[in-house]
Amino acid sequence: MSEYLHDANAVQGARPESLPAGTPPLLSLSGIAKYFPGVIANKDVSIDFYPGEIHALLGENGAGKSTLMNVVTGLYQADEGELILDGYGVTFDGPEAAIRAGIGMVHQHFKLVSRFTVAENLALGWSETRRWLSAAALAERAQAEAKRFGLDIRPDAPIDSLTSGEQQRVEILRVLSRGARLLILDEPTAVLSPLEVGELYAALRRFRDGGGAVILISHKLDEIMALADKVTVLRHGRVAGSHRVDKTDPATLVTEMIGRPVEQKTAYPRSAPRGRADVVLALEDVSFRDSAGRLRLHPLSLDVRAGEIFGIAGVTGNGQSELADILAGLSIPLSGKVHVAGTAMQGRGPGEFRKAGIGYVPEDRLHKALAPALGVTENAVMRVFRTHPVGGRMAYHAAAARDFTRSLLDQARVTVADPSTPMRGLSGGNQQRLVLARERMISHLALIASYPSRGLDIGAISLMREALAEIRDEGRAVVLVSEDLDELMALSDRIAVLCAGRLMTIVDRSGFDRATLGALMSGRDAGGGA
Ligand SMILES: Nc1ncnc2c1ncn2[C@@H]1O[C@H](COP(=O)(O)OP(=O)(O)OP(=O)(O)O)[C@@H](O)[C@H]1O
Repeated sequence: MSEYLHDANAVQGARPESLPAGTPPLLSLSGIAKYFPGVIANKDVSIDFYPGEIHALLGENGAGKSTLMNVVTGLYQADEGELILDGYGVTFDGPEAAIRAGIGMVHQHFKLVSRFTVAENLALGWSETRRWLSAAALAERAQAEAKRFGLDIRPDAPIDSLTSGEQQRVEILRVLSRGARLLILDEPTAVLSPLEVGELYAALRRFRDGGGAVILISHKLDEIMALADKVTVLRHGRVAGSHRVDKTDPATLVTEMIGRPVEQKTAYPRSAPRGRADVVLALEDVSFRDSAGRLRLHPLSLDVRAGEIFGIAGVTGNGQSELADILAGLSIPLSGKVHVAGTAMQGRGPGEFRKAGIGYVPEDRLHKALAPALGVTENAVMRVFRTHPVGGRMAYHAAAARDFTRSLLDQARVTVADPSTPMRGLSGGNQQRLVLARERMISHLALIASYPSRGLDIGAISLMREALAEIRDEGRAVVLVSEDLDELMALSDRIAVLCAGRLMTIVDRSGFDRATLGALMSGRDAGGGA
């Protein structure tokens, strides 16, 4: 165990070196506790957040990071402890009170109105916006705010025409222009292209250097090491350690977070030679248009074979999710044919795809794979409730459903005190773990997994990757959609690259090359041409 663990209390409460002596914390949490029925989400949490500092929060799925931020942003009231802002004890009776006090949060799911323009969305946050302001005046004000914070935006563009990175910039700008001094970001780089990641880092550093405080929730150790000044690790709801980033290292943080080191594999060799390679999924000239009439997929053909991991690479929002929805029967193509194990699937819905043995972990798990208001049990059995032993013969067997749920929770390594708890009471990462375990169970032919690492802690990512390799070794297929080239190259047998809804190429493992794949993802060929 590292010396830094013993050092934790010494760093806790220490001032960052760049601040003038005597600078008080902007926000101090003192002995915060938050309980849910049967769950200690936070206990004895004391952390100081200073101006001019990026402070990362790290912890396993369910460690209590989101709950703590919900307390800080006034969504929950702490059951014990105190929030001290600028030296004074405060209570926030709701998120508006926290915003008025200068605390703003950028969520993973942006809270923007998709049909409104950027300027209109920004204006929604300005309390003094007058009703009669013209579009031109709103755009002018938006541009002025963008300039003030050094964030590049297009005031007249509707939100739904923007990339995830552009939407995030609008969200950050909205929070900053409402006067935030403490900016909280929840896994902000999960949906960004490498270029956008660089721009976000620059914006956050600028905000910090101007005296702002940032809390960064992230599972990515590289990101924390590159961007943060301090890091606090939460474990089972409590502070396990707090460090200056330049005085710690990733291995120490992982051990502190999980209680043991986690091996980061860069390759997943087959346990046995590849057997028969029947085509399990085939697309023939498939295209797709969204509800707003935009062509999201240009006609493309591909096949996925048994015993392979077929990677799909691309910057988020280039047609991958649409393609995955089609492969799982959730969306109907505009043109072309879909075959599952040689059977044409025209006119068949997701239930038929499931019966054929296709499991699906969609990008938006909470809304496409789960019923958030229903219990954990209902969600666990959702895909098997008509099959023995849970269902069948027009009956639902509650005891069998409970047993099934228990075994699924064990496999997913999720602890739930009461399985009748609504699904939305599970942490984001634990929801993801449950969907993965459930879909794996029904994937007799193939599992389609969209961004399966998103939201998972480092230990869960390693288990998830092992699980995908096992599915492949058992002779089933995996379609792995990811923007992480390291993940794709470590696991895939072939990689297809999508850019602007076009299939750029399909490369075999022997031809994997980071630079070439990266160039194709951004619409250039290997030689740099457009
Ligand atoms: N509304 C709620 N009702 C019941 N339990 C809850 C609720 N919100 C959170 N919890 C529980 O509190 C614990 C902490 O969850 P939290 O979402 O804060 O974890 P997290 O660290 O943000 O995890 P992740 O990395 O998966 O997002 C978990 O056991 C979770 O199930």
